[in-house]
Amino acid sequence: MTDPLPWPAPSASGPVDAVVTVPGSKSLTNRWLVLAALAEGTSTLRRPLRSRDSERMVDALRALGVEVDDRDDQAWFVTPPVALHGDVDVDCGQAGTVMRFVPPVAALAAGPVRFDGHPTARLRPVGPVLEALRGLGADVEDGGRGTLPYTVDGRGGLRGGTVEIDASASSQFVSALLLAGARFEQGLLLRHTGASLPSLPHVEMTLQVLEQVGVRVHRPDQHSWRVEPGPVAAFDVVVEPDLSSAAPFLALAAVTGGTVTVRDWPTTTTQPGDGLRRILQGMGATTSLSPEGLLVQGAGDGRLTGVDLDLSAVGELTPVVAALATLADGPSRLRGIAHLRGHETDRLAALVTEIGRLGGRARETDDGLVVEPTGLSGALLRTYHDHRMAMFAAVVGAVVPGVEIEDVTTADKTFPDFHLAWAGAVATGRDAGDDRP
Ligand SMILES: O=C(O)C1=C[C@@H](OP(=O)(O)O)[C@@H](O)[C@H](O)C1
Ligand SMILES: C=C(OP(=O)(O)O)C(=O)O
Repeated sequence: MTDPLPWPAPSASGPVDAVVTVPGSKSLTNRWLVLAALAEGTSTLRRPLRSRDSERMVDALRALGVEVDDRDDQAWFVTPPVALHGDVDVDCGQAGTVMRFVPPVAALAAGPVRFDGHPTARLRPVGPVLEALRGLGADVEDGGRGTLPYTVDGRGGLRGGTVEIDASASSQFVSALLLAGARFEQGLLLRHTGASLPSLPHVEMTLQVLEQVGVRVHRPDQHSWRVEPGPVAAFDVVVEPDLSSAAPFLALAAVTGGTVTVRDWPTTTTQPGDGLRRILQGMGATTSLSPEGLLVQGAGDGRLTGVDLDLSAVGELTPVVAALATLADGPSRLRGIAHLRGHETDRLAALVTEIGRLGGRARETDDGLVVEPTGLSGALLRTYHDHRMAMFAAVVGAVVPGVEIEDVTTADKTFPDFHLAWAGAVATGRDAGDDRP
């Protein structure tokens, strides 16, 4: 198969004025799917995300015997089997949430569950989850690698109990065990022993969804969680829009000095994407939340101030924040994100390389990036099979003429047809009579 042609990033010749609807949250959709598979009875997910990551999760659960009726985009109905099936294969694709959240579920199935995924996914860390499952009584074979491929040899149930884990490489290790913990015979007492725990809002998200399905979780201290054994109640939920998928659109308002409204912004949420409001304000934009959604108004001429930010809680936003930093008129330091080296690609290395391709100045630090302002010019930007690198390139390309994006449809991991929605939003920033693509 030949590579698709690079996509000329649409450029805005003036301030945009767009109203955007973004798809459902990846993190919430995949958490709800896992909980529905463990629940008693049929659950309903309204406005779920249908994208590569959630399709991989649906396929994984179907392989385990879960019935997922996803014919209606507005409502999916999920019914667990009497007993989860083993002797099946699971393709994780590139989804961290599948490669980490499904093994604890597989430990409850009867028979081997074999996991593999995209070549890039084979580089991502999962070892601490697999080791923890062994400590809780599961039989797991990973050739000692701590990465895909691996097999969880389910015995129809798991003892559970107490286990320690170093989750400094990914908060998903903690979420994975907490999500299934109530279904372990003894429940779970989990303690994180690592020096840091990234993406804390995603752990809060896990605790919140568990509370909504009647699972009781206590926190003996900041880094310990006790999940009581018990049933998971079936549920009917509306999935929030994905606020991290909204990030490039809000950034578009900031870089063009225009306005963008993202519809249905939740008034309270555990999604880290909500943190972009504070970040954009720090860079000079204004934001306001109304019943219509979140509105971002960029400063005149799209001027952006450089920033010094600890992004450890909101690491997922880094590529979009790095795009803003690249376009800012002062230096920026992005800290607390060493774990991004284990995301879809090594995002710190990828961002430094791609900013360099634009003629920009960026360097890696131990735990992040330093970006300094300089003149930028168009270039063909690579995306490394990473949806958020495509979003980085799109934001820069909106104001730097001549940017082309390799494999822009890689954004489909979490945002189907991102490039079409993007082109529509950027087009609102064109002068009348401007016929550039
Ligand atoms: O639990 C989740 O849904 C996620 C947790 C975070 O993972 P890390 O803690 O590995 O960064 C985040 O970056 C990822 O996009 C989604
Ligand atoms: C790190 C990410 O994804 P995953 O859920 O695959 O870890 C991400 O979406 O930025």
